[in-house]
Amino acid sequence: MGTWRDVLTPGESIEVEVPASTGNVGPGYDSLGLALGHYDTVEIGVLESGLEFELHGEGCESVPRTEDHLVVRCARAAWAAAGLADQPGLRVVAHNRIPHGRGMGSSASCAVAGVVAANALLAESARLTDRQVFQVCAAIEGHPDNVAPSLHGGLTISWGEPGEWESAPVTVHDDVVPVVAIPNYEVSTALARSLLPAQVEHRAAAVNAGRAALLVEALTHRPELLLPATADALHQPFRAPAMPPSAALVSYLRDRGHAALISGAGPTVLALAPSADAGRVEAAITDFAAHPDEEREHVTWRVLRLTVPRQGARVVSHPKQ
Ligand SMILES: Nc1ncnc2c1ncn2[C@@H]1O[C@H](COP(=O)(O)OP(=O)(O)O)[C@@H](O)[C@H]1O
Ligand SMILES: N[C@@H](CCOP(=O)(O)O)C(=O)O
Repeated sequence: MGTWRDVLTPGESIEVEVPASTGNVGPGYDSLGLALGHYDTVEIGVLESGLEFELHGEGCESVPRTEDHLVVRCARAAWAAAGLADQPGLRVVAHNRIPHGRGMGSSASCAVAGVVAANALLAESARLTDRQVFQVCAAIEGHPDNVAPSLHGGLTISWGEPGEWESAPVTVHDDVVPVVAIPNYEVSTALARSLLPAQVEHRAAAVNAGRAALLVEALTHRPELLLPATADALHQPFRAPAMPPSAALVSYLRDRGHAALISGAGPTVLALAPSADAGRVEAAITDFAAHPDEEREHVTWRVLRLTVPRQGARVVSHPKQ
């Protein structure tokens, strides 16, 4: 390949919209993922040199405005995978709605935004395939369960290993409503992953294998099975000490018959409800929040009733000069 000017045009920009996601979905650690109808939009423009940022919304005060910005790193990773040794400058305009460090896949959505937009800016002959896009995004994230639904929408079942990830998208039953309770504290995914033991008991593995299989049936055909199908013994119990208020809310909701779980690596709590029950889930969260114990007297919850979008990342504006 020659220089970046052969495949990119200074002044061109493109905007993408990417849904949030919930990883694991209870028993499907690092495998199952569900798209959530809550979106970031990111526009990337090609500059002759340098970096420009216009950042709005969640995290915009704390993310770096340097080459370390996740969108910049991901765009560069996509262009490197496409064979560009030298690279242009970048302008990033982001409207972030997905909260950071809460288990709603903000880093995966950001990776998908950067890779999809950077790829769409390339001349057609240089573009990565969909499979390559997935590999680049999953390599940045380290696990595939969030990037797969952010790319494809719906429920995704992912497997494989670094560089060879696979993912099967599955259509979710229309009557599954995700209700999230987002607390006002963060837990980084890196910290939550460090809490997991190297080995687990055979019984825990057996519980999760059975429930993960059941969960696919519950999410696609029989939502009435969501409560038993979302049980988990592989990650939530080990991470609970990092998020006691969230663990308490999961138990509170499950004791009342709602299919609640820790979203991704937490600390957001996700309940998957039939539409007729969504109001009861919201009322139960309000009731829980109204009676805090000492441990959670400073914790507040933002409650959102979302959808499971069938579409993942999409280009919302085409290259413009
Ligand atoms: N839109 C974004 N722009 C820049 N950086 C982001 C964005 N979204 C996420 N990040 C980075 O990812 C981190 C959160 O990732 P992580 O700990 O995996 O939590 P989450 O569960 O939200 O994905 C943020 O602290 C930030 O460094
Ligand atoms: N499988 C991952 C999911 C992390 O999701 P996030 O939204 O918290 O980044 C894990 O459980 O570590």
